[in-house]
Amino acid sequence: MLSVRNLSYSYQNGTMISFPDFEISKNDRLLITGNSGTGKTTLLHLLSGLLMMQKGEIIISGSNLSALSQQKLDKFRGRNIGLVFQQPKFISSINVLENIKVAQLFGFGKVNTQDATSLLNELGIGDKAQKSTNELSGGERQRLAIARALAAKPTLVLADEPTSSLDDDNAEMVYELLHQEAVKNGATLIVVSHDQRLKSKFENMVAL
Ligand SMILES: Nc1ncnc2c1ncn2[C@@H]1O[C@H](COP(=O)(O)OP(=O)(O)OP(=O)(O)O)[C@@H](O)[C@H]1O
Repeated sequence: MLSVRNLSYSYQNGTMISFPDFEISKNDRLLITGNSGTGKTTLLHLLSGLLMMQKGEIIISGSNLSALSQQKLDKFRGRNIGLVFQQPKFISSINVLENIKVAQLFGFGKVNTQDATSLLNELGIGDKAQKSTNELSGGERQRLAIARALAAKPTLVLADEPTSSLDDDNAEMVYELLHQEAVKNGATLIVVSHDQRLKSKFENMVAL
């Protein structure tokens, strides 16, 4: 479903990072670990097309990312990839439910209120649907980030440090939700994290 070969990336200041080769099959889960500064976030941005790759090969569901223009990459990401960030940013001028609808619109060009509501319910924040995103706790924001990442039914979910800022109980719950929802939606899951608590949860690991 995803394979990475001979990948490296150079920032303009000359910092160059080389990544190990790896692959992941459909519906599998992979943890990418590494100390601070080893390139975890850079790799995630390359996999999601937020950074244009310069060298090597990234193939996702048969598409070679290096062959796509920035515009095509944006479209590809919207259709295929759900992103969960450590400190997710939402549109605070619209409510929780509308944030999910915006993600649906970006992903597949239309809104489905029933699906959006079900997703919030599954993630245990259905009662927050009409609230402003500013009124959510840290754990609730992470759950909304997962709901938003899944809103357009992506084939690949990429999560950047989704649990690092959470206490043990919330970290466990957020991870379980991420896993459960990925399985339920038939999505492949890649988590990038230095959070030691996650290591025992994954069979497949890549160390940077
Ligand atoms: N915009 C940038 N310009 C130049 N160098 C950068 C830039 N972003 C990151 N780097 C460098 O690239 C390397 C990898 O950074 P990256 O953020 O990918 O690491 P990380 O493993 O995610 O770190 P952390 O766990 O601390 O978030 C580091 O040496 C960093 O200083």
